[in-house]
Amino acid sequence: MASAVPSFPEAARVVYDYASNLLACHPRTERLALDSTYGCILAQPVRADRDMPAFQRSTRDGFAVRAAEASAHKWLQVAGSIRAGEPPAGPLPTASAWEIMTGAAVPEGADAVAMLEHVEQDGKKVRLIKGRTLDPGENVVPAAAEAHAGEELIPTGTRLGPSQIAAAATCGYAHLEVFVRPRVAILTTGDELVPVDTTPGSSQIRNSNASMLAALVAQNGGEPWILPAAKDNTAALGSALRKGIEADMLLISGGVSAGKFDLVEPVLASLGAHFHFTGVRIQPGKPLVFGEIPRAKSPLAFFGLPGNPISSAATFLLFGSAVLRALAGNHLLAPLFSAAQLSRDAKGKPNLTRFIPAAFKSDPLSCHLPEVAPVPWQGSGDLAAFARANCFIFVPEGIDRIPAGDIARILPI
Ligand SMILES: Nc1nc2c(c(=O)[nH]1)N[C@H]1C(S)=C(S)[C@@H](COP(=O)(O)OP(=O)(O)OC[C@H]3O[C@@H](n4cnc5c(N)ncnc54)[C@H](O)[C@@H]3O)O[C@H]1N2
Ligand code: MOO
Repeated sequence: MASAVPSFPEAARVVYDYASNLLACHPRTERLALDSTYGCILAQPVRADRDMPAFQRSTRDGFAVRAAEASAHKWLQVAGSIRAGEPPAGPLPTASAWEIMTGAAVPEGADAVAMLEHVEQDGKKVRLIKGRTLDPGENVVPAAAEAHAGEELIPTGTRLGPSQIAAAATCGYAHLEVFVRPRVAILTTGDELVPVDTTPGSSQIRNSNASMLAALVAQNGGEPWILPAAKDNTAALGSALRKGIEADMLLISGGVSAGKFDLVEPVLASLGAHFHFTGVRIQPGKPLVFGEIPRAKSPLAFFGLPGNPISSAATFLLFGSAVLRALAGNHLLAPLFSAAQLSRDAKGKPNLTRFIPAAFKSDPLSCHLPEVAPVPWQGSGDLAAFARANCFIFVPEGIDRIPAGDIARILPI
């Protein structure tokens, strides 16, 4: 690795290329009941089991007609009635209409559906009201217009959200083959750390990174494996790291900056680690370390995340999450940035790309972009500020300030 500290885009390229290569090594799969697959990554394509729709479907309650006849505003005889779920009716006689419900099969011979609200009725006759005309195809979805039988609807490697689960359900997939979640070891380091359920001494702190990173791992499709926190000495770190080597990925928090107890890098090096980079020109998160440890099976990717909680979260979201998603079989590797309008200035820093903790909110009654403002903070250890944040504002290197009113890119947390 060259000694120059890479910029954000340079480091991101290294990580995303690494992650893309990992996608080729297929993780293990398991078969799950459809209703247990939310958030899982598909390990098989989902295909339409029949034409979608399988029949010409009405999208409105009303009357199936011939558009040309209806548009002439003649009275049409109601020839029958069809509800959703009933077998296709028809054919539609000339100068006739067929009462139809939303989701029912349009009778053969009809080419449009007049909405109930757009017709006048006189006993068994209906007529399109004045000023209304109908085009062929209106309010009708032709058979197979959505997909043909056998067509791939969802590719392997897609994260299953509500819309994908609905599509799988409609195609009859009661079970799905999904990738087994990768196990991510989380090793926090620091003599000052005590467990969450204990009272810290006057200069101690509770270990918040373990819980935070576990949540981030779960959010990104991994199974967190929290190791006991390690003390800042070579022996303790070495034995903790040797435990973590069994995992599919390793996150270490703390001990990566310049202090004399920042021993993570030398201990990793003693295990034969190869470092892709040992710092990135970002703030927070500059001391981030990324590398791999050789193993008999496949190398173990690791991130040495800076101990400050906001730095740990930012670097995991920006870099670690891409490697985790690749290990999980998820084809969407890079984090999904969004956009929002700044309600306050966002300040840059010389020679660094900044990710400023911020809160974005949107007014459901407005059609404007969400508004975003940095949260006031005392630096990357300020968990009180972080609790008020739900995103990071992205200020690229070389930009001194993004003024209030401008659109900024944000990374939701
Ligand atoms: N002389 C320099 N000092 C520092 C530099 C530098 O370049 N030169 N970089 C600073 C930056 S930026 C960061 S970020 C931190 C990163 O430090 P480490 O990764 O070595 O982390 P620690 O020193 O162990 O801890 C930093 C900070 O975070 C707290 N911490 C650590 N682990 C946890 C945890 N599990 N839960 C909650 N909080 C944790 C720790 O108590 C420290 O306050 O270094 C700067 N210094
Ligand atoms: O840049 Mo460090 O990651 O702020 O505290």
